[in-house]
Amino acid sequence: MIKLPQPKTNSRDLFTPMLQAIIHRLILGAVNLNIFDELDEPVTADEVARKKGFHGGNTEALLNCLCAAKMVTKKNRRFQNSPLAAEYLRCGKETYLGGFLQRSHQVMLQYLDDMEELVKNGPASQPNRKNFSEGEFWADYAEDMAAYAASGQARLIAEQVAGLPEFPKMKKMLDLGAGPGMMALAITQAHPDMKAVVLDQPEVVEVSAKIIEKYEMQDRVQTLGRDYCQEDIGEGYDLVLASCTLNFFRDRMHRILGKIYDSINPGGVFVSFHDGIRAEGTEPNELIISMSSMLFSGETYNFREDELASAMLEAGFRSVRSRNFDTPMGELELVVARK
Ligand SMILES: C[S@@+](CC[C@H](N)C(=O)[O-])C[C@H]1O[C@@H](n2cnc3c(N)ncnc32)[C@H](O)[C@@H]1O
Repeated sequence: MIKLPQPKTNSRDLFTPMLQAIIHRLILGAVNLNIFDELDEPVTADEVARKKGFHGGNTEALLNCLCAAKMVTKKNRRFQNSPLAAEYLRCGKETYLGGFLQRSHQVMLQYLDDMEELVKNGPASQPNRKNFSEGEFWADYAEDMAAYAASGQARLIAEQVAGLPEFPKMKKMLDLGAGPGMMALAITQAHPDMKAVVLDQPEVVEVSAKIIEKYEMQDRVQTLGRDYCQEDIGEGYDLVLASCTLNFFRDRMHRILGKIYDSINPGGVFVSFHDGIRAEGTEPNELIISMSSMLFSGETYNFREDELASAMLEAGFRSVRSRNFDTPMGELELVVARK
């Protein structure tokens, strides 16, 4: 008799990721079909299919799968959004993440179909690089970034900033590469009278201005349409915040940090939140996995551990502290530099 093998590890760990990939695809399909917009109240699959002009049997199949994935509930043949779907997948909600998921899918999975070729042969000699300085690209993205920030990120960042000992005495802040400006909004809302400048490219701040108006914060938050690599960024700030933006300009950090340093009042603070790769390129897990497609393409826009902190010290900041910080999409590095 030859004994059957006795595995020491659990093969379930190979199948769970496959199921997660399928769940992601089901959610994305339902977002693309605007299914969650039909499920505010309990409805049958037939009612959804009739209203949308879809195939009845397959609409029910999708809804059953979404129920198994805990995105919807089912009772007496009627389906309804789960609390998670009602909060984040219902179009029109401030926290609607459908658009953000669609874009993230596009960016994060874009080169994975060619992965084997890319590993064998390396990136294309002339990669089809996105120019991350393109104002139009970011302006188009701004509403989706605002929804992601509104779904938790802005509050998390504001809590970190409000915890700084200097916070109560701050009067004026700059949100550099602010996108929709949600971080500046959350931070000024956490302070009784701080004023904020939301700086981004001219096309982007057109969107930010509308968002600032929506939250009725025009008296304390103003926009500045500038290219921070080329143009003046203002002065007299007690706080400069850069969230997920400086990583696109690793090749010219010295100049940009010099400009930021000059714009800050003595005793002021510069805070950066960004992706920071560590552990020899293997951590943080979520970042490395979500960026894998970009890594194969040869496009990397991530700081290495302590890269920015060292550059800040070189730029003249007197003390620099960095730590890791958890967000819904994984860990970010938070660096606080004092002038
Ligand atoms: C990933 S988004 C981050 C937005 C926002 N800070 C956040 O955390 O949600 C990067 C932002 O940097 C802005 N940006 C990139 N290059 C810029 C430049 N040279 N001048 C001004 N803004 C720039 C982009 O327009 C975009 O809005």
